[in-house]
Amino acid sequence: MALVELRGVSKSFQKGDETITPLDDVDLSIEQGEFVSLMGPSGTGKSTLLNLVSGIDRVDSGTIFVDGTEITELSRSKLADWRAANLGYIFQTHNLIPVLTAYENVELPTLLLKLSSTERRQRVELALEAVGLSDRAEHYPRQLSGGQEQRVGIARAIVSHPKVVVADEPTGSLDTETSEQIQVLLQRLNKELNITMLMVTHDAEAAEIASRRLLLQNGKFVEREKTVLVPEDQTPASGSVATQ
Ligand SMILES: Nc1ncnc2c1ncn2[C@@H]1O[C@H](COP(=O)(O)OP(=O)(O)OP(=O)(O)O)[C@@H](O)[C@H]1O
Repeated sequence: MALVELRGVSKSFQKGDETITPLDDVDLSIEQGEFVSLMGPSGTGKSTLLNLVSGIDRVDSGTIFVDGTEITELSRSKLADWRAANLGYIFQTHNLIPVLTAYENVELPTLLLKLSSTERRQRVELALEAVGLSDRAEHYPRQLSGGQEQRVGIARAIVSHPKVVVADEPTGSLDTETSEQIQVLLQRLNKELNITMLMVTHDAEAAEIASRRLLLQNGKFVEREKTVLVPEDQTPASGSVATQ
């Protein structure tokens, strides 16, 4: 079984008299160590998918397994425990707590785990080191740049050593240069720490860093080929991109 498996998952919402079904009987498998990016028009159900995989929301029908655990079977309280130990979430805006330092923000999810104070400290230090912010541990969010804040958000997502990290538009509110730095960081965490990632993005360039690219279209997942820019002197008259 893959690390993340969705089988026949459907999810609808009621909006007045209208029923919206962003996900209609979808299947998806993500292997351990994969970095999957997901694009798709607005309102197609990308965030809904992340919320279901992370157990924040419930499926209407179908099953979701993460590392062999059928999370769609878990009670609300078991799901909260499972999430704390197995799932990291990176938000578009980092959602850091302003009155806590970078260290304390990263430490927060570990307070839900049974760890000794030494283990907890080691995990927080390692997570901050992994995102290159050891020297900013005692800074408050307002003392950090946007990119540094997002790095703290990423450290917080990986500090519990989750089975899978989901990211909802992690570069969505950053300038181009900072966005590129965050893309490089996510790619490095995936390759070097073997963290399995599922990232939703509207940014075609960010989507390219993934090892597998999906498009959510009309309620179904479509695999996308890698798009590579062709140097101008090799560009055929008909276009500037090619697939491999
Ligand atoms: N809690 C909710 N109650 C009612 N409708 C909802 C709820 N959550 C999502 N929806 C609807 O479900 C559809 C899919 O929403 P979702 O946020 O998953 O789309 P998305 O692909 O992530 O969009 P975007 O790219 O704009 O973030 C939308 O029509 C949205 O309005």
